[in-house]
Amino acid sequence: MKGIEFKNVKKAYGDTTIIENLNLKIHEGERLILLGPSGCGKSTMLRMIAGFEKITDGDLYMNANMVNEVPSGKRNVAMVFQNYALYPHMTAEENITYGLRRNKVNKQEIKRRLDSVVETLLLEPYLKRKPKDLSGGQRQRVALARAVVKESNFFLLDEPLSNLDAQLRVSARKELMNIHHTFKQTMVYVTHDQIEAMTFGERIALMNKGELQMLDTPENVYNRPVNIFTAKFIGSPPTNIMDMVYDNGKAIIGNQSFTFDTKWVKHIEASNATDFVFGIRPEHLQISKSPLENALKGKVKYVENQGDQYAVFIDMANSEVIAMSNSKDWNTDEVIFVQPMADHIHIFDKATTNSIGYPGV
Ligand SMILES: Nc1ncnc2c1ncn2[C@@H]1O[C@H](COP(=O)(O)OP(=O)(O)OP(=O)(O)O)[C@@H](O)[C@H]1O
Repeated sequence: MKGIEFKNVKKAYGDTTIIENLNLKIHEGERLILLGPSGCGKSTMLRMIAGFEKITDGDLYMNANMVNEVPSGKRNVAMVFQNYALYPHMTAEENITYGLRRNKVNKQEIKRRLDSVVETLLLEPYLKRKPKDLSGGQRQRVALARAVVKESNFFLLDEPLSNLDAQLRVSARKELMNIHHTFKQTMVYVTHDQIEAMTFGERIALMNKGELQMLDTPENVYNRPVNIFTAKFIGSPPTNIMDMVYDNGKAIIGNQSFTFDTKWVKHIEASNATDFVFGIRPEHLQISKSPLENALKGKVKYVENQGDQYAVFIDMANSEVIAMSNSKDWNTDEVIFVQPMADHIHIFDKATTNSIGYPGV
């Protein structure tokens, strides 16, 4: 297969295994996000693709060639790191073209590639400046340009925008989209920022402790998380998770109950699980001071301003849950009604923590 494939890949440092057995196919030309908490092995995976780290076991394929023993320089990859490490004594232009000059690419070709990337990344005004005379965002664009001019099949980015402020990040993401649109490389992008993952990824590979949790589109990762880890990692504030007992069409949560519609009843009854966990995102809990149909009762703890909305922390059925609200008018200890939106619930098997799936899917 073209693209990148990890086949039963293991990575250990001495006695410490970081990745036990990874199977992952990255399509040719896609923008894949490697997402996961700190230390889960994202950078290690990128470094294995780049050829900076040897794999301990298994096989790594790039464009259908097994590359286990292929040195980094022969893998046709370009890489951008968090600390973009420009040469301080060279101008932006010299930094961008350094690799090409070193590889004795002819002058005309260097000019063609330089002109193209300068236009895409709007670098014209800065070409004669040294890094110290550039802003962080401009330096970061120079680092991107230096990677882009390699015109590699594989473009690897390790948290390339993490040093930028929120506004610059948005514009840099747009530039990266343009680059990808123009050059259509297989792009693997490491981040632990889920907003970046949702907005930039065509697919997300979510990792935890060296294990692939879910590989899917941002929409599916958000709407149909395959397990509790995924449900909680994606989305902010995280998905509310409550133990539940299934009893004759109802979820018994603490000493309260929620009635499932028929499609969920059939689905739950068809599953092999015996103990369940009920999940619902804060944005899918409707709250009200007056009674709502099929709602649970909860007591307001406090309200947190999140900018465009308020996060309301609620004690409910022996758990703390969070609901999003447009209003801040919720008083501590006030009893309110909390209604899960029926089309947005998630049910997990408590024993395996895996989703039991979704009715009709
Ligand atoms: N050379 C090394 N020797 C021993 N352990 C290492 C080495 N390099 C990385 N590790 C360990 O491997 C694990 C995965 O590291 P990695 O850098 O891939 O994580 P990450 O997901 O990129 O984390 P972060 O988001 O914090 O950068 C970590 O526990 C780290 O301490």
